[in-house]
Amino acid sequence: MRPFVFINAAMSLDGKISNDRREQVRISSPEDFRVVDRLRAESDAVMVGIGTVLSDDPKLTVKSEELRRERVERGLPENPIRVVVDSRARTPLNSQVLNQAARTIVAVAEVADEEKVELLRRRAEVFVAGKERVDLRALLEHLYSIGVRRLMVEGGSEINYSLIREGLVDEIRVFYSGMVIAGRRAPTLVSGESFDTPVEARLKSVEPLGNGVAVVWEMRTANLRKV
Ligand SMILES: NC(=O)C1=CN([C@@H]2O[C@H](COP(=O)(O)OP(=O)(O)OC[C@H]3O[C@@H](n4cnc5c(N)ncnc54)[C@H](O)[C@@H]3O)[C@@H](O)[C@H]2O)C=CC1
Ligand SMILES: Nc1nc(O)c(N)c(N[C@@H]2O[C@H](COP(=O)(O)O)[C@@H](O)[C@H]2O)n1
Repeated sequence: MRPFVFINAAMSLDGKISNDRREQVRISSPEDFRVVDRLRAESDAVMVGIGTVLSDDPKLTVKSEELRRERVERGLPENPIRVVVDSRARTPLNSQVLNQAARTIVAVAEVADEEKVELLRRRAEVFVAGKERVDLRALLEHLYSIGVRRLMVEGGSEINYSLIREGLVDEIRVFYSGMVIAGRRAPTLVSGESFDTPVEARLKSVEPLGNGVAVVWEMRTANLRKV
């Protein structure tokens, strides 16, 4: 079994989630950031790819004190578990995801350097799955086995691609922001190679929000929850 998996992302009106230097761009409106914070608070775990850690050095914590308090009142830790998909154990040891604010799992593949893995083990839990690349199905099964029922994926474009390709995404929530980023090499929501047949999604909701619009899509693979 695996958790309910949803991707959340903010995209410019020209379809970019970052610029061509892959820098962290503030695309969400303040209104959207508040929704994103609530979505984190309602999730058991938040997952990103190593590309996002290297570009953004995110904290992946709940920002609102009130939401953190509500989690504690429900018997949960203040922050959801942080999960980094990092085949070669490239997570820098001074990354903010390795701080003490939340439980962190770094998922690596068998190719990862053993010494670096040992250093990561001193700061986080390490889960090994897959030879060259992290086996995402195995990772999701592991997360389910430790109690994760709702997993929020916060990018980036490569991890989004792999999850969709494997049919492991139930919903995608995108905030389309009133801005143009441009850039031939700027990442879009999903990278990788084009699918032979496009993966279809069903429109679930549309909501104007600040300077943009939030859209929730239900993926056609949503009924394939068992792995
Ligand atoms: N606007 C938004 O909502 C968001 C934007 N971003 C942006 O996205 C960019 C980072 O995205 P990417 O470079 O695509 O990196 P990514 O965060 O998707 O990480 C990809 C890396 O994960 C590793 N990996 C391990 N196993 C894998 C597997 N099975 N499938 C795929 N990858 C696997 C690989 O090393 C791969 O290079 C940054 O510019 C960041 O700012 C990231 C998150 C949200
Ligand atoms: N929802 C959303 N809107 C944006 O404009 C963004 N740039 C992102 N980026 C994601 O949020 C992470 C940062 O988290 P912290 O504030 O450090 O907790 C970043 O790494 C992306 O995953 N998201």
